Amino acid sequence: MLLGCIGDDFTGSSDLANTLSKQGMRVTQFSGVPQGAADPSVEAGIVALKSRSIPADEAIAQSLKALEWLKAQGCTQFLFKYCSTFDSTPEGNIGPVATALAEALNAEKVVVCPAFPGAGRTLYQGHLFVHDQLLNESGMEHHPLNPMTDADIRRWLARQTQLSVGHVGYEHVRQGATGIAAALDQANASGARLIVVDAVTDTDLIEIGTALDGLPLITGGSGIALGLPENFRRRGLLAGTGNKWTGVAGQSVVLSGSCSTATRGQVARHSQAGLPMFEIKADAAIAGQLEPKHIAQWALKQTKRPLIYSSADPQVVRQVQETYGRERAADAIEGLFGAIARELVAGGIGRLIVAGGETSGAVVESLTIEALEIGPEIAPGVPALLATSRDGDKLALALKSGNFGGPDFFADADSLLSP
Ligand SMILES: Nc1ncnc2c1ncn2[C@@H]1O[C@H](COP(=O)(O)OP(=O)(O)OP(=O)(O)O)[C@@H](O)[C@H]1O
Ligand SMILES: O=C(O)[C@@H](O)C(=O)CO
Repeated sequence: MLLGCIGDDFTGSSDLANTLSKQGMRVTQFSGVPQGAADPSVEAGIVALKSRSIPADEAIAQSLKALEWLKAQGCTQFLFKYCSTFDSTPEGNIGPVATALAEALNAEKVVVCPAFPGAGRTLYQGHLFVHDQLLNESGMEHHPLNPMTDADIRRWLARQTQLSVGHVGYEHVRQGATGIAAALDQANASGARLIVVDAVTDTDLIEIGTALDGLPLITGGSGIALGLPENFRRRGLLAGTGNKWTGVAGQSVVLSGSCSTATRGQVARHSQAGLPMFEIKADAAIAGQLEPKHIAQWALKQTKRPLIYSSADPQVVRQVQETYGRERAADAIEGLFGAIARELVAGGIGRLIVAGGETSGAVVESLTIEALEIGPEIAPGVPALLATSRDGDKLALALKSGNFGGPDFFADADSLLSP
């Protein structure tokens, strides 16, 4: 294993897996820190954690454990993947985890770059944009778990870490790899250890990737990985075989716990198409009135792709959170989705499409999936995934980040996951 990655959620990890796989690396995504050693053919290993929205000290402990395992697999470079919308609160967890990893690796110049131009996330003058809107005006200011109320990533990060935060502006990035490397040195010479780097296009990210050759720690969205495989390829370290893929037959089900704008559009499209849908009401889930077995049985009886969803408008989510507390609501709904997924898999489904990072984490953990093979891209940032149980049963999955995918994502995913 060459490149060791730590993802702070499951959909984000598969987003990164997609980028690395498209750039020709053999990639495996692991659910949590594996017990044993990885298959020696894996070139980039991604340990997917569910550490985005847990207390910072727990996120640090899990990330350091993942780092130790990745080191033991032989990795020489490490990447901490977080969301391209920099999902975090003033307490963390991006700053605390990046700080702990930097200390553990004695990393002096640590790039911080959430940019993902393919999904409309660009970083300019230290400010993060979602398409043509500043992050804090993009809808992310209403996020149920981490409302993003400041687009200045330097300022937001500085609230989360003791390390000094620097910046490499676009005037250096546009000079290419050599200019970027010199600007990183300069920022570090002025005392900065976490260095926010502007990036507007994929070409910028490839140049940044070239400049990062040999640095122990990199942090960012999946875009920051675009230029990294080439550094290994140049040294003749990649086998060049990529990943293989076959879809899975049988029934498919969609689970959506995401309340993001894109997901709500996909839920609306599913409804317009007249496909079967079952709404999980937060109140009923929190009161323990919903029986996972019954909901799964309803889905298993459907002949067309059913959707089970708790996705709701921001004002509905706000009301639920004010009544019950954010964590209580999230735990109840995520727990329910996990339990439904177990019943569905026991019922023999072949394909499972999950919307939402936290929801996907809850589902994959509940299914005790250890490793996921990476298949072709369904939409920018979302690959097809394949899990194989100890008995050889296959489940094809799509784990979709809240704001990813076009309105027809559920249909697109289902057809790509099919044989
Ligand atoms: N109706 C609801 N009321 C309150 N909370 C909800 C409701 N539906 C879902 N949730 C919770 O909101 C959170 C949504 O987070 P999740 O990460 O799954 O989606 P997302 O934020 O859209 O996706 P991503 O993190 O990939 O951007 C989950 O913890 C989920 O349980
Ligand atoms: O970077 C992104 O936007 C996604 O991979 C993600 O992490 C959203 O949860």
